[in-house]
Amino acid sequence: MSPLIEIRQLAFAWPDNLPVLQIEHLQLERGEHLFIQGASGSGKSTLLNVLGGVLTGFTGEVRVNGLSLAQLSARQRDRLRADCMGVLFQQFNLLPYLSLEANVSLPCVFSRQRRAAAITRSGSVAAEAKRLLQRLGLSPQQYGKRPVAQLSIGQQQRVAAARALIGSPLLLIADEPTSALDGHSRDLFMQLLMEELQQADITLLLVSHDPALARYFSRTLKLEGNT
Ligand SMILES: Nc1ncnc2c1ncn2[C@@H]1O[C@H](COP(=O)(O)OP(=O)(O)OP(=O)(O)O)[C@@H](O)[C@H]1O
Repeated sequence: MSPLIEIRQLAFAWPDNLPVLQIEHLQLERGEHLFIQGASGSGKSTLLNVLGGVLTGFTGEVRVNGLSLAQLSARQRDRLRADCMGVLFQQFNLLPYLSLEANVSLPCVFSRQRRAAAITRSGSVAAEAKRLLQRLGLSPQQYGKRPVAQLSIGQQQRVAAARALIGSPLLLIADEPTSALDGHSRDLFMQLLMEELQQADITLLLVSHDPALARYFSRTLKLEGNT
């Protein structure tokens, strides 16, 4: 089986600039968790955007689940992202006019593969959305009728995490997912996230400035940028 992520001689530069990202070799197997650190501007978000298939124009080889990103069309990259990747960002991007459950279920609207995985796990997409919300500490009975805008930041973050995890994507890409949480909520959130990732064998790439998160990871990548 090919590694989930394989990078060789990767370099990315914005036009007329020095490379902001250079990685000679990086390999991650299915289920591995990588903590990505580095000063502001060192290329952390750039790396996530390259791996997410959002940013093209790099040199070198980047493979996700055996597929070479440079050889995929924009449409194929969109499909790979919808089927195989959950994303969790600092801004949660929840849709305020949808219920919690509908927000969590969204990836299953765009991916047949994730819809099938959710149904296999819980019998229906709605049941899997409820299971994940409950797992992350949100009871649909308690919060189900409340518009997402009325949830606390920590609660919104957990809805966003449930949405990223539904349909067991192969890869979770997380950019500063705990920056809005206090220390206690951060630790609770990380423990729940890690348990769910382990159960579904999901690979994690997580960027954060918070060194306290390092203890949840066995591997760390430190980016240096072009300094
Ligand atoms: N659209 C763009 N055009 C030109 N340069 C850019 C663009 N986006 C980012 N950069 C530059 O690329 C470099 C890397 O940016 P990136 O966002 O990857 O850093 P980062 O490590 O994620 O930073 P932070 O921790 O502050 O979020 C920075 O020097 C940034 O100014």
